[in-house]
Amino acid sequence: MHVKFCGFTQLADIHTAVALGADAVGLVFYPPSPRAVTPVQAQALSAALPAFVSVVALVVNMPQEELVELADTVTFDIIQFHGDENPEQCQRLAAAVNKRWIKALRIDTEQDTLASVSAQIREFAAVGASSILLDAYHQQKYGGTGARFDWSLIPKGSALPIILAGGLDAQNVAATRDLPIYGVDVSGGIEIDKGKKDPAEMRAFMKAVKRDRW
Ligand SMILES: O=C(O)c1ccccc1N[C@@H]1O[C@H](COP(=O)(O)O)[C@@H](O)[C@H]1O
Repeated sequence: MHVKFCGFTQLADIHTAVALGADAVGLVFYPPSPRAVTPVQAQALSAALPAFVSVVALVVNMPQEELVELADTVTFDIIQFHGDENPEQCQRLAAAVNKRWIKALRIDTEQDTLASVSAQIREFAAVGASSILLDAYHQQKYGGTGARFDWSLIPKGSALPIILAGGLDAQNVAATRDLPIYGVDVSGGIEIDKGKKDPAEMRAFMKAVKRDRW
């Protein structure tokens, strides 16, 4: 089980995530988010990371010129497209900066079906996504909502490795044990305040994942 902690703004929290064995840390480049960082802040956080911990740049409908500028300023490993980007846009944007990428699909429990989720995953697999992230749909927000979707909509035999996000925390992550997923992603569930992580919650989350999945 792979673990990504997302929405960092502070160096001390990055150090804690590394010490706890997080596989990836996410930085949010979406100004309306309370967890957004500037490229200069992000580079200070990224530079503090050792080898084997990936930096994920979370973007929402970011224009290509801005993404190219971001990649010139900040050292990151992978892009997480968390907006309305379609498969061709993701492919073009990622190619412009020569990065691997994840697409976040926001699952609407009322509207989506196993077939519709699988079909979307196949479309992103066909244009080179490295993984798919499944988060809960919200009418007003792109992510970081703390909401869960119906996990029975996670397909088995997916065309891409699945990272589960949306409303996870140390108390409920054990319930993901039998799901067909490759990793978990958490932001709000390990926070004291937006963008300020809680070391005790990060530790409890990792402990729960390791206890149940290793
Ligand atoms: O964190 C944000 O503010 C955010 C803003 C816009 C798009 C995505 C965002 N966060 C990502 O949403 C999922 C779920 O977060 P949570 O655990 O439910 O708080 C996760 O990938 C966040 O990084």
